[in-house]
Amino acid sequence: MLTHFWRYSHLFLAVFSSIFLLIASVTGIILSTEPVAEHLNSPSDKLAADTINLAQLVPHLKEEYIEVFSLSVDREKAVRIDVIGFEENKDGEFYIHPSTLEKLADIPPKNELYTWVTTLHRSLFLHNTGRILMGITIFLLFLMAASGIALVIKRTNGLRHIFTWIKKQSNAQYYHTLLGRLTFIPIAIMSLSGTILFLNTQFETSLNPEIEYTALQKETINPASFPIFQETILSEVIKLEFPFSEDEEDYYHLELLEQKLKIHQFTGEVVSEQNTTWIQNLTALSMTLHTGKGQWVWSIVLGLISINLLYFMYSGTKITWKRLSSKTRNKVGPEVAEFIILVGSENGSTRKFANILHNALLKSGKSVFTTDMNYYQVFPKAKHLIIMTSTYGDGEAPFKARNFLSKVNELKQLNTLETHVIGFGSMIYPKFCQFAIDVYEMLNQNKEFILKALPTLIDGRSYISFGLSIEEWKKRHSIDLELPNEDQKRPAILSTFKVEQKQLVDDGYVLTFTLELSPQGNINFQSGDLLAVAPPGDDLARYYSIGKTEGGNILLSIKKHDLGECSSYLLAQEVGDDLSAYVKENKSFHLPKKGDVLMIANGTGIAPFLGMTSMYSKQKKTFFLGGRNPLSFKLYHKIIQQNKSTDLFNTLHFALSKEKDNNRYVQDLVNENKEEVVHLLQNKGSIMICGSIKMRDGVLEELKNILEEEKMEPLEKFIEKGRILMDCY
Ligand SMILES: Cc1cc2nc3c(=O)[nH]c(=O)nc-3n(C[C@H](O)[C@H](O)[C@H](O)COP(=O)(O)O)c2cc1C
Repeated sequence: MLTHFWRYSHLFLAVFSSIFLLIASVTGIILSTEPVAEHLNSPSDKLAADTINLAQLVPHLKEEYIEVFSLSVDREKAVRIDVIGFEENKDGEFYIHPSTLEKLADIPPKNELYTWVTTLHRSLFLHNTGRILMGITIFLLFLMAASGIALVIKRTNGLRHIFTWIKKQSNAQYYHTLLGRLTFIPIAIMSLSGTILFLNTQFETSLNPEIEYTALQKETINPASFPIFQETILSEVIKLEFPFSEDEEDYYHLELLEQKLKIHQFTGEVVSEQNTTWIQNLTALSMTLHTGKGQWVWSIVLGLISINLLYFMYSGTKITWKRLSSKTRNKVGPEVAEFIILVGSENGSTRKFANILHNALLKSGKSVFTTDMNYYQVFPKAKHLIIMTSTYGDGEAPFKARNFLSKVNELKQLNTLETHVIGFGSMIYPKFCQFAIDVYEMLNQNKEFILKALPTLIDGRSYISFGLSIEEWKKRHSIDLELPNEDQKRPAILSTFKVEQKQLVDDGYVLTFTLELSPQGNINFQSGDLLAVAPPGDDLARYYSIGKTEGGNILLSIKKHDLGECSSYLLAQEVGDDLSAYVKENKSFHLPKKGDVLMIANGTGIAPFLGMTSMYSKQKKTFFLGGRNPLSFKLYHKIIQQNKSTDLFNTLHFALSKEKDNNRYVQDLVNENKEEVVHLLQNKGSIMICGSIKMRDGVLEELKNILEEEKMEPLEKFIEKGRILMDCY
């Protein structure tokens, strides 16, 4: 509920203030350059401001000029005077060196652009109405920052974890959160100081009373001996106005940072004093914090924050669009639908998968109803229930699925439901797809639900895994259904590949075969990319990891599945045949350019590695290969031997799982070569894993134990940093 509150407050505030915030940000960027320009234009020789006092300067000035009207020290600590001089070029207002009184520079005229932009920034040229609008906007910016940070705290499970790493789901989501955390404090300072400045324009601030002192001294003394002048160093002064005439009633008016004083021009006595109020001090501080005037480094920070605000507007719009565009349009209600899809999604990606299934079921004429898991209810006509849910926090339910388990206990369905659970999560979290597992376990104990298969757990939103899970589900229940190609929005352009070589081997357990395909045309790819193939008449593409041969061909290694339409289709290809398919870049499984690499594969997972062996020849590559028996490697024998003799496989280890005397799995190789693995990970090396999910889980378990034993960074960190790369199926 709380997450909901913060999310919608954040969104509402953003929408409400968007136009004004856009103007404020763009003008803010321009205005942030003003203090920098002032700093650059200000005379550089102004160091004496901190060491010289008024007693040293005032008599000196009086001697040097015919008439002195005022002396002021600007935010850059440069000293200006307004005088009538003996020479023409020493007349009027200009900068001086405080110790030599030498003229340093003329005062540049005020830049019209800055004046114009300042008015737009402050009041939109609408006087007080504009000031109120911009004032509200800046306060809303503070509320947005606060609600945004509350959302992050909620999602990271508390303030203590606020800086924990967040997984990159999409660029917009990732950078919105990352920059939000980094810039919260400067945004809060900028927005609160802006709000204070606005309030100051709306309410008259009363001044502290002026305290008058009775003059005691009658004797005339030289300004050089005035105690107040001796005590006041230049950098504390804002302005000193000189007496206009020799009339005793004409005083020096001295404006300091926190005081205004009137000083008797002959005796040097302070005749009245007015202290600034705390409101005035706060306003002055807010002025510096909001404008960066006199603090050019801070003004650069303010400029960057304003640029950042533009990015927040862009990324926030993108996130909201993604969330809204993934809403499902139901054609029938829950009371009549035969298929029910229940979704547990926080950021919309799981819902997208649910929509794909929803639309595919609709297309094949089924009555389907999709809703959030929290809206679980009695579905009187339902026969099939599919639950698709992500996991959040530390293995918990996404917000819109939190009430599901309790509702299942409260409600009783009229029919038993054939149920399948699909979990979406990320392997970098210790509790991978935990909520989907919890749902599965609970429903499995409830007689209202029939669960014929274990839940499918999908890592990194893999469409391939989703497609395979739905394939199996539809076969189990004989449902007629076609999922669209993954790239529905951007239809893939199919390329032609000629079959150059084909080899097959049956190791007594499975039939495996390799195909070498030559691209007919200019196609860019590298080992680790994927070749998408769909059998004729089938929209669902299956992906195969590519090995790139030295001759630039594609090497595929495929296991023949008993009911696999695509593997049967590929097996039917003969040398000389043309095959239509397309290459999909798979950056997350490209060979790292730096550091040594340990490649771990079982079965057909060897294909991409065979292509990688000849890349970056200075890199040490170690290879752990798992198969059932020696026949499992027969297909690759030639390539392995070739590479072995040229030293490309620096080290090659085999594990045979069906050997009578010495049966081992690849994960056993990891354990046996523990020292090498540790050395690799400690020395910027990477591990690449390709093959079955079961093998991957075994290897990861082994690696996790080793890292714990060695007190190294946790496994998740290595995966997060891209030092452990996986392509498993
Ligand atoms: C803060 C946070 C916590 C997460 N915790 C887990 C977790 O414990 N287990 C898991 O498998 N995935 C976890 N994930 C990954 C999400 O479940 C995964 O990215 C999923 O695809 C998001 O789906 P959605 O966009 O539908 O919400 C977490 C993601 C985030 C941002």
